[in-house]
Amino acid sequence: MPGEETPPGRPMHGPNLFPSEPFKNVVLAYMNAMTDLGHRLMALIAVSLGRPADHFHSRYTKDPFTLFRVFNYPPGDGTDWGVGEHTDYGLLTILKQERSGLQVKLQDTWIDVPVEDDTFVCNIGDMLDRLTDGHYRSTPHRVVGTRDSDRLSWPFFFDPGFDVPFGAIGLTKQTWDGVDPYAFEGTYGEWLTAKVRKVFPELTGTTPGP
Ligand SMILES: O=C(O)CCC(=O)C(=O)O
Ligand SMILES: [Fe+2]
Repeated sequence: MPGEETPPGRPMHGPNLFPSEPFKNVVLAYMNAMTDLGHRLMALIAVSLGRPADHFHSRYTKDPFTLFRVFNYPPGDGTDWGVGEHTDYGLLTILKQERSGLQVKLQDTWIDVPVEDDTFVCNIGDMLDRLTDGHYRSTPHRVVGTRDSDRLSWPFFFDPGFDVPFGAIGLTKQTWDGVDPYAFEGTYGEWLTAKVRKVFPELTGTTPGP
């Protein structure tokens, strides 16, 4: 949108380029519904850990950072990766998937995530793992390449506020990429930017770190 730019120091906060209506309204309504669901799931997770329902809301998700993606994986010869092994960065990923392809790693075994009507898959992110001392684990997952047709998926990321600070908690966790979410100190935005920079350097206007 002319005249609107990403505020300095706040990557991923720029204006969105929506296609024509009614797409924009549908997407915004979906994002609102997913944000409500994210708040409700976080309240249930707090209660499941013996905390008050507003435990995460009052500290981390009053103004959540949310991101919605629509992925189309084109068909290949079945040997390509859709997405390589990773864990998600924040709290919750609420995922709608059209067909199979997503796998999660349990110990050293990759398991196909079933596709069921009227359900969402919910992945736990690194920061929820950290905030629950590992009671909720951020599970490595990946997407295998499809062969005969496209695969659409709609991940909605519900994460801590961009400016929410995290202090060190004196624990460590080994991860798939060697970056330890338990040892990180800084804001959620700094954590997210560093992770995203490795995959999309052009989004953050910087070159990838080590
Ligand atoms: O497309 C999918 O099913 C999952 C995508 C994913 O893991 C991600 O966007 O973090
Ligand atoms: Fe993911």
